[in-house]
Amino acid sequence: METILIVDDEKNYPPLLAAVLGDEGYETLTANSGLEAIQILEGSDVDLVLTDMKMPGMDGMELMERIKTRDPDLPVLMMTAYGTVDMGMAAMEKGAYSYIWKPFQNEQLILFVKQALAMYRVVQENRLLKNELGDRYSFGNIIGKSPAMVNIFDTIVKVAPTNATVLIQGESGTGKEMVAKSIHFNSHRKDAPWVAVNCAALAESILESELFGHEKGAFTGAAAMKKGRFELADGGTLFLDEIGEISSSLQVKLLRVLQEKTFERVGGVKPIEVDIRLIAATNRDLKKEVENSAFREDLFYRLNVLPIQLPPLRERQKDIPLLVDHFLQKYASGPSGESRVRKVHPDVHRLFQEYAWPGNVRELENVIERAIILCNSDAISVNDLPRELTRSVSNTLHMEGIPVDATLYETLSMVEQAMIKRAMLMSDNVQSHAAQILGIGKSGLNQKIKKFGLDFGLKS
Ligand SMILES: Nc1ncnc2c1ncn2[C@@H]1O[C@H](COP(=O)(O)OP(=O)(O)OP(=O)(O)O)[C@@H](O)[C@H]1O
Repeated sequence: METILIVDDEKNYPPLLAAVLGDEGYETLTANSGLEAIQILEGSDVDLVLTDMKMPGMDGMELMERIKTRDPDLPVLMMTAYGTVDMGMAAMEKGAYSYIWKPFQNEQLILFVKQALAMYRVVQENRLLKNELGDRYSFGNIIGKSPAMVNIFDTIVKVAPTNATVLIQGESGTGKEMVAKSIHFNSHRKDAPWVAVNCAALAESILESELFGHEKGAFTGAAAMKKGRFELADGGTLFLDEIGEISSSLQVKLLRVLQEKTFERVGGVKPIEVDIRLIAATNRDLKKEVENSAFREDLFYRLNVLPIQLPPLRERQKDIPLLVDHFLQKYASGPSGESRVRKVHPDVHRLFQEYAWPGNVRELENVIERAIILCNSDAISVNDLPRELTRSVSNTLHMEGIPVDATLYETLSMVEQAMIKRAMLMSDNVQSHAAQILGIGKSGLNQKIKKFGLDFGLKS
C-alpha cells in the first residue's frame, strides 16, 4: 500500500484529504507544519508528499527543498491558492511534481496523486534496474562484464546456497580461488571456517596428514595428535586448490571421504565425521587427465557435481579495461585516497588487448602494480611496461591483412610498415628508441617514415 503525507497548517484540512485518499486505498499520514512533516519523513516510508505552499515557519517551498536533498525522487505535490500560477511554476522549477489550485475537486486530486505515484514507481524501478546492472560489473571483488563472467556471477548465486561439491577449472591466475571464496562467503557457512589447502605445495605424506590429521606416534615426529584440515573446516568450506596434482593413493582416500563422509586420522582407527562443503580447483583439464588415466574417473565425477570453467583473460578482453581501472584504484591511491597515476595511455590499452596474458588476471595485476611504481606522470605509458610484454606483442606481428596475391616487394613493404608502427608504439613514439628496437639508425628510420607517409606526431 502506498503512503501519502499530507501537510497543511489549516488543522481540519489534512483529515479531510486523508479521508478522501483513504477511500482510494492509500495509507495517509498528516502534519500541520513543515517541521512536523520532516520528523514524520525521518521515521516513515512515504511515497508522496502533498503539501500546502503557504504555511507559517517552514513554508511548502522550503519543505520541498529539504525533502529533495534527502530523497530527490520523492514526488511533492503542491497545493497553492487559486490563480497563483507563478508560485506553482516556481515550485515545479525547484523540483515539485506539480501543483494544484485550492479549492479543488476530489476527482482532480485523486488523478494528480495517481499520476505522481505512477511516475514515482517508474523512477524507482529504473533505479533498481540500474543498481542491478551496476552490480553486474562486479561480484564482491570479482570484476568482469564479459558474458562469461556475468554467467559465472549467476552461477555463484545459484550454487552458493547449496552444499554441492564444486569443481573450478581454469588457467593459473584466472581467479579460481576468488570464485571459491565468493561461494563460501555467499553461503550459509559464511561465519564458519574457510580452510584452503594447496595440494601442489606439499609432499604426498605431509599432504595426507595435513588433510586428515594424525594420531600421536603415527609416524616419527608425530609427538602429539594433530587435527587435519577436514576437521578444522567442520561446519564450513574446504578448498582444495590444485587438486589435479594429488597422487593416486590420495585420490583413493579422498574418494572414500566423499562417498562415506567419514575418515580416520593417519595412524588412527576411530572414524571421524565432519560437515564440510568441498570446493576443488585445478588449472589442468581434469577430463583429459581422466582420459590419460592420470586422474580417477570416479573421483572426477564426485568432484564435478557443479563445474565452473573460468576462461583465460585473453578470451574476455572486455574485462581488461575494467580490471585495469580496478587495479589502478587498488595500487595508485596515496595515504589520503588520492591517486597519482590515474589512467593508462591509449597505446597501453591497445597493447593489453593484443597481449596473450599467459598469467591471466594475476599477471595484469602485477603489471599495473609495477607500472605505477615506474610511472613518472599521471598516465602509464608503454615504457612503464615489462619488456617481455611489449616484445611478445611485437612478436605477434602476423600476415593478416596482406592480400594473398601481393608481390614480394608489396608484402615486404607492408611488413616493414607494421614493424615500424609497432616499434613506435613500444617506444611511445620516441624515434631514437624505436630505431634501436628495429636495429637501424635514426636517420634510416626517419627516411622510411617519410617514404611510407606515416604520421606519429614525432618526438626525437
Ligand atoms: N575477476 C577478477 N577481478 C579482480 N581480481 C581478480 C580477478 N581474477 C583474479 N583476480 C586477482 O588475480 C589474482 C589471482 O587470483 P586467484 O588466486 O583467485 O587465481 P587462481 O586461478 O586461483 O590462481 P592459481 O591457479 O595460480 O591458484 C588475485 O590477486 C586476485 O585478486
